This record gives sequence, structure tokens and C-alpha cells, in this order.
Amino acid sequence: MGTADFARVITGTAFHTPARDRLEVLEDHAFVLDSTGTITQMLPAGDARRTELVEAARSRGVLEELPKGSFLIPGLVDLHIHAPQWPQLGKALDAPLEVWLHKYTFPMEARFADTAFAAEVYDEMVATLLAHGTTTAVYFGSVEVEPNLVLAEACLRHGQRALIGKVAMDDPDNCPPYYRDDSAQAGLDATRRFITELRQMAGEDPLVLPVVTPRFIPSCSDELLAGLGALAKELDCHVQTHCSESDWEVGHVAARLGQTDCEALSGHGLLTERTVLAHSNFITEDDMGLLCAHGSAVAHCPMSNAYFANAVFPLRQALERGVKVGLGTDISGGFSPSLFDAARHALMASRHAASGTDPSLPPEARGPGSRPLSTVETFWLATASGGAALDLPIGQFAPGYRFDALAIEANAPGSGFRHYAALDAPEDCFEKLVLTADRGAIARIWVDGTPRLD
Ligand SMILES: Nc1nc2[nH]cnc2c(=O)[nH]1
Repeated sequence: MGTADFARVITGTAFHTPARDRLEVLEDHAFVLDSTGTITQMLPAGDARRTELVEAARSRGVLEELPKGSFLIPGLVDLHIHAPQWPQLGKALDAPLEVWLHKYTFPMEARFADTAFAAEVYDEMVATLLAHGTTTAVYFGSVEVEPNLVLAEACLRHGQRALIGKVAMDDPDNCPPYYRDDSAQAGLDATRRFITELRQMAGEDPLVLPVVTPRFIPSCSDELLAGLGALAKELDCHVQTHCSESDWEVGHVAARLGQTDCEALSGHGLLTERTVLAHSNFITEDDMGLLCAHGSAVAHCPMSNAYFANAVFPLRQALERGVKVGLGTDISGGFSPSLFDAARHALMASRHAASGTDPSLPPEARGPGSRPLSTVETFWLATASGGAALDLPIGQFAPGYRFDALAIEANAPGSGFRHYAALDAPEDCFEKLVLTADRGAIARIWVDGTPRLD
């Protein structure tokens, strides 16, 4: 590459996990980006080409040098978040899912039909999520088309990578009259219009993508589910929905269809290699086989599972089977805007699941003794595996990948992420970062190589 062929150069030490069990420490590398924010080269200190490139970038004013004590990591990928539940974050968690939806959540989401309200809330929400390190979010929107376009505008304005779904839900038995598609056909027409208008808005090389989004089987007619499966194929879209989340939900689907959620979704063409299924706590061995066969992914949302699921997602089993898994905050079923928090809850949930939780049992009978998540695996779920679930070139540092990244600063005032150069090996520093980095430690945020929230 000649010195003219780059748009930006960023230097610093980076941590990333390109494979489930593999931490790579990229000591003092120069990341060379093209005009789309794609990494074209990664040059370690001492590489003969590096000095010339760095000097050329400096003289053109497109060099960013991370100070010592700051670490680059890939941006965090939140695979499951409900945008119109943002005002409800941290409250209304005193009821089971089937009550919570009707008592709190549908009324809250319905308010977003007021696009002025939506604009105000979404502008602040997107900025806050970015500030917490979420460079990619997979959003459930609300039922009407317009507020979801308002959300897309906010993501484009702030520069957050986003996948956004107009929520489709039409079953009069399970959706209130004030908040549903009037019919299956109305839901399909509105979804098509949303996808078309969002694509027009996002343009070429889009930062924001549309997602076909049946809310979950209990709120959708068979006609709507089948139509959405066909639409996803015709318009070549990602798909998201909730799957096998709780006892009530699994029982509802079994009673109505005599199938598991995965079987029914597969039958309607909704399992694809760009499908993200939130939760999936109760999936069977055969369901895991279906997910592998279709290449569909699970968004594991441990925080909301503690409220709604009545069980812990069999994460180790799913990983061993080769199911794609990433993490979600599931706002507002989860109460934190931070995917770091979701990752730490995943770690804790997996440790409880592995050991078992009944102290009256002897240790050998208490739990399955399966291997809990490691810190490296936890970080991989929040970054590289999330990117792979979406089939997007994000979540790790490699040529061809977009530079979506965070600079995490050790020893920032007020932050719990403390680094002792004389005591902490790079691997210690990585572990501390995964377990303690917080909003106060996030010093810089890039999406597509462009600094955001500056
Ligand atoms: N956690 C969660 N589960 C759902 N199932 C259907 N809708 C929802 C929702 O909004 N949150």
C-alpha cells in the first residue's frame, strides 16, 4: 500500500478474541484504515512500512496515537434490545413476562406512535448506549413504522451501527387493540414499507439495516409468521424474534402448535443464517441441531432471564454443539444499558449453572459440573461472536473488518478499572478490563473508523 491509500491510522495496544478460546494481545500496532473505516493493514512496532505510514498520517492530520495505559478493544455488540422500553429501564420488573407485557410494556411502547416523543427519547438513548460502548445494537422497535424511522435517524446521526425491526404482532387474543397490526396483511405491508424506507434513508454502505421482526409466536398469527418468512427471503433481510423464553411462552406454543418454537420458526422460513433468536432458554437438543443446520444465532440475555425465564440458558451445551451465540441487554427486561454488565451476568449465570445452587446437596450432586465461561469466552461473546451472529465484519481486528472500537483507559478518575504496570501482565490487564471496565473508562469510541460522540 502506498502512503496515499489510507484515510486514517490509529496506533495503540489492542486486545481481541478472534476465536472462542483465544486472546490476542496486539502490542503497539498501527491500524491502517481506508475511507470506509475498513482495516487494510495491522503493522506491529518494528515493521519496516510502519514509520513511513505513521509519519504520512501525522503530516495529513489523520493519525491518532493512543497513550500508554489505554487499550483498544472491538466495540460491543448488543444482539437484543427493545428501543421503546428505554424509559422503563430499571423499573416495572415485579411481574412475570406474560403480565409484564400487558401491564407495563405494551402501553409504554404504544406511546412511541408520537414521533416527537420518539425523537426525544431515541436521541438520548442512542448517545447513552454508544457512551457505554455499544457500537452495534440490534433493536426491536415498535409497531408503527414512523417511530422506527426516527430511531434509524438517531442511529445515523450519532453514528451507531444498528439493525432495526418494525415489530410485527397481529393476534387479537394476545395483543391489545391499541397496539397491534390490524391484520396479518397490514403487518406485512407495514414491514415492507419500513424496510424500503429505511434502506432509502441509509443509502449505500449502510450503517443501519432493517430486520424482519415477528415479536414472538404468541403474538403472531400463522399467516403473519409465514408472510414474514417469505418477506425476509424476498428482501434478503436479517430476522429477529423471541424464542423459547419462559415456561409460559413454551407452553403456549406447544399448546397452540404442538411444536417447539424452533420447529415452528423453521417451518415458517424464519430460521436463516442471519436470524437472531432472543433467549432460547428452553431449546432442546433437536432445536440446537436446527439452529446449527440453519446457521441461526441465539442472543443470550442473562439479566432478563433472571426475571422472566425461570431457567438458565444452557450456554456451554449450545457452544459445544456449535450454535452461534452472542449477548443482549434485553432492555428493559434487563436493567443495565451496558453490554459489559450483560457479559458479567453471563459469566455469573454460567458459574451458578455449573456448580448448581442448592447448598443442602453435596457438591458432587449439586450441579452438572460443566465448565463455566472463561473471561476470554465472555469477551468473545460480547464482540467477535456477536459480529459473526450478524454476519457482519465487526467484533475483531483483522484486515477486511470495520474499525468499530473502544479505547479503554486504565486508572481513569472514578473508574474501577485499575492497572498496576509492575503487577499486571497483559493477560491480567485484559481480565481486569473485562470484569471492571465501566463508562468512566471508555475514553474514545469509533464506528466505521470515525470517532463518535466527539
Ligand atoms: N424479554 C422479553 N420477552 C418478550 N417476548 C415478547 N415480547 C418480549 C419483550 O418485550 N421482552
